[in-house]
Amino acid sequence: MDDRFRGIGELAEVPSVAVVVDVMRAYTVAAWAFARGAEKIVLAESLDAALALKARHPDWVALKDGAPAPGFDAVNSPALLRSVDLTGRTVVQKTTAGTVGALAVKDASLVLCAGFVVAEATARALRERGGDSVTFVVTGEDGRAEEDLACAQYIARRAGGGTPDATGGGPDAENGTDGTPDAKDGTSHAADAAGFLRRAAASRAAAELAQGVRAGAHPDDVSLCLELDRFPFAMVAALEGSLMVLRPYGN
Ligand SMILES: O=C(O)[C@H](CS(=O)(=O)O)OP(=O)(O)O
Ligand SMILES: [Mg+2]
Repeated sequence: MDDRFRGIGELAEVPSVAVVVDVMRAYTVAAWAFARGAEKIVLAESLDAALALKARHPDWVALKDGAPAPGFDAVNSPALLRSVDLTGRTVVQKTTAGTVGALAVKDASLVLCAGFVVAEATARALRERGGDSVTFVVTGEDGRAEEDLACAQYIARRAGGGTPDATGGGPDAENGTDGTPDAKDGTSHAADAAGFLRRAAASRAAAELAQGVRAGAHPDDVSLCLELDRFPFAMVAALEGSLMVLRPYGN
């Protein structure tokens, strides 16, 4: 598999298959929303677009990152969402990076949205449907967010991908690997993931969330974002009319 690792601004063309990675916290939050019963998640283009959708669908749950704001029902915190009953609800999500990344590749033939909590399910979906070339969209920090890059490299490795290309997806020094997949050697998922999770735990996003400098967060957010394979499903985003809609896949 030819794996590419790109920031949102580095996407030169619409990829055929894209995995949009946002560990902290958009796609950890999305996975928790599905775990709490949400039917679907509409990925909003802007905060105003999210509010306009909420106005048309008052029973939809409007969610944003950063501090709470008028008109929004929730914030982009997995810890705060884990106690909310979302059975049958539609969530409208707008965040700084993750939702922007999915919308940037909305015309791809397959868009998976991922974090560590759905890593193996995402790798399985790639093995089933991925094709020869996969573009991993590293949504944070212009493609340099370590938590997102580590997660993308891990998923690529579990999907049996080849050596990451030179653009940001370099060899994983933590694990001393050249990116050559060894998923087939029976390595346990936890052992295989240890170095990648350590990189994410040491990331700037993890530090800022732990220090409480980011509004709309909870002390448990970082640990929840690092729960490898917490959920058995992947998440596929696709256009439904004019809306980019995320749904669980394959559980
Ligand atoms: O909600 C998040 O964690 C971030 C925004 S910030 O880093 O907290 O300001 O957005 P995301 O799009 O989930 O990376
Ligand atoms: Mg992020």
